[in-house]
Amino acid sequence: MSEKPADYLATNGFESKTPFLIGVAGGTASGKSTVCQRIMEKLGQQHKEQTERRVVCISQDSFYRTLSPSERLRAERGQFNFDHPDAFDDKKLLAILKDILAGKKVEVPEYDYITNSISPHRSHTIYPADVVLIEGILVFYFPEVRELFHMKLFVDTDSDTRLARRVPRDIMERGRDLEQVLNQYMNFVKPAFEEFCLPTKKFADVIIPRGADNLVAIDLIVHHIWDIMYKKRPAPKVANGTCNGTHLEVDEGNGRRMSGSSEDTLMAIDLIVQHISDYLRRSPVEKLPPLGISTSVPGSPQRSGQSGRPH
Ligand SMILES: Nc1ncnc2c1ncn2[C@@H]1O[C@H](COP(=O)(O)OP(=O)(O)O)[C@@H](O)[C@H]1O
Ligand SMILES: O=c1ccn([C@@H]2O[C@H](COP(=O)(O)O)[C@@H](O)[C@H]2O)c(=O)[nH]1
Repeated sequence: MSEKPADYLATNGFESKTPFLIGVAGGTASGKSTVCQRIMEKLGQQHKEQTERRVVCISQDSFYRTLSPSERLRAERGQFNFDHPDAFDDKKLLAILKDILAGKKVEVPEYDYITNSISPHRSHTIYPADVVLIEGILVFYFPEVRELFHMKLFVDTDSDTRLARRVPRDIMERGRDLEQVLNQYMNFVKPAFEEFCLPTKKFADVIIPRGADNLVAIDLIVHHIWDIMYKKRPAPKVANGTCNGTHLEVDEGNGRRMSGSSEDTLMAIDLIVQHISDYLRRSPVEKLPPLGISTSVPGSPQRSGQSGRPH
């Protein structure tokens, strides 16, 4: 494994030398990590060495703050609110994101859900990359953090589905028992979702119903990232409102719905236009069926093999 060359940022495709930062919010077990995994897979990044990755993913859970001894006791009894903004060290998250945007290599701690704390000896080195995904329940809650994102996605999965996923996950992967999971859900997770997470949906540029099942949405996003990585498009500006005010709700079943408008860059419209023009640019032989829908295009041959673009 070799370190990236010192001039990496000068050659990684950005005139601005700034990684494209994507925030991925949504309720617990909505599929945020799974959506990020799918994006990484489709871009062929999942099995690359950390030093070679052009797209990386970070979890907001790595930025839970250190608990006091009494809070730690409450956490062990399932009586600590990990879904409240106060549970996070947002200043640390902000500082790390600023370092990432400045092209620095950063260390991101690993969170241990069994001990309810940051692992003292385990962290991940995040090397400069073209695209950085940050996923977490409250990534859009803190204004200074929110303003750093070039693109904001909200994974919108209904609460029954989320609870049905959270229960087995917390029991099998996070060392909880059923009673503890349900108590924590009713006392903290559900009310905090409604008070702090759900209201941040309005900040999203793209809302993804049903998470990773929504192949159209994932493909739209992957194509956008692909263009950023390979067409050397400079990252759009943030913190000036260019990405705000436009919402796209991508729904495979019912077509695409949009609401809101912006005088500036229309992130959602840009995604769709880009996808359509990509589609139209291909020769008839290369033309693929519409994203995520595996039917043939009338009058053109069946899809055969890879076109070199992500599918
Ligand atoms: N589309 C899906 N269909 C079935 N199970 C899913 C789907 N998306 C996620 N899961 C499962 O639900 C659980 C929570 O998903 P995850 O992506 O970790 O959610 P989050 O990151 O939002 O907490 C995991 O066990 C995951 O395997
Ligand atoms: O020590 C902890 C830390 C967090 N949680 C719960 O995790 C979720 C956030 O993670 P997701 O992967 O987005 O579900 C949050 O709802 C916390 O309740 C925990 O139980 N214990």
